[in-house]
Amino acid sequence: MENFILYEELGAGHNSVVYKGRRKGNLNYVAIKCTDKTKKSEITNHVRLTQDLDHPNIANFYEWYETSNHLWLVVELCTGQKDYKVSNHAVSVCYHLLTV
Ligand SMILES: Nc1ncnc2c1ncn2[C@@H]1O[C@H](COP(=O)(O)OP(=O)(O)OP(=O)(O)O)[C@@H](O)[C@H]1O
Repeated sequence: MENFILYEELGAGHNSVVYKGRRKGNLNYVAIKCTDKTKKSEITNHVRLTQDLDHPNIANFYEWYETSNHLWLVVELCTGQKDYKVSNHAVSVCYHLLTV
């Protein structure tokens, strides 16, 4: 994660905090989701679902990192609350369909 600069917090979920961020040397902003490592299986499922998806309503997955206590997921920054909600809902629906 030393290659990234973290800016303000964008929001927090049940097990995570999401920051606006940027890779050093790159002008594009991303969203960086920091989750406790105990949630590794949920995060792994999220990555499996989204890493090959290319859909206008789903935030693109870029990469992920592991530090001693946390997992860091780098994804497309959604510019409005509405965009994020649509994206997150779409992933939840996919997850539900694949796990029933
Ligand atoms: N890609 C993104 N772009 C912009 N804002 C985001 C992005 N991802 C998350 N956020 C912001 O961070 C907040 C928390 O996101 P998170 O995905 O952790 O929420 P959650 O799905 O409700 O929580 P959890 O997955 O822990 O149950 C969101 O409500 C949103 O405001």
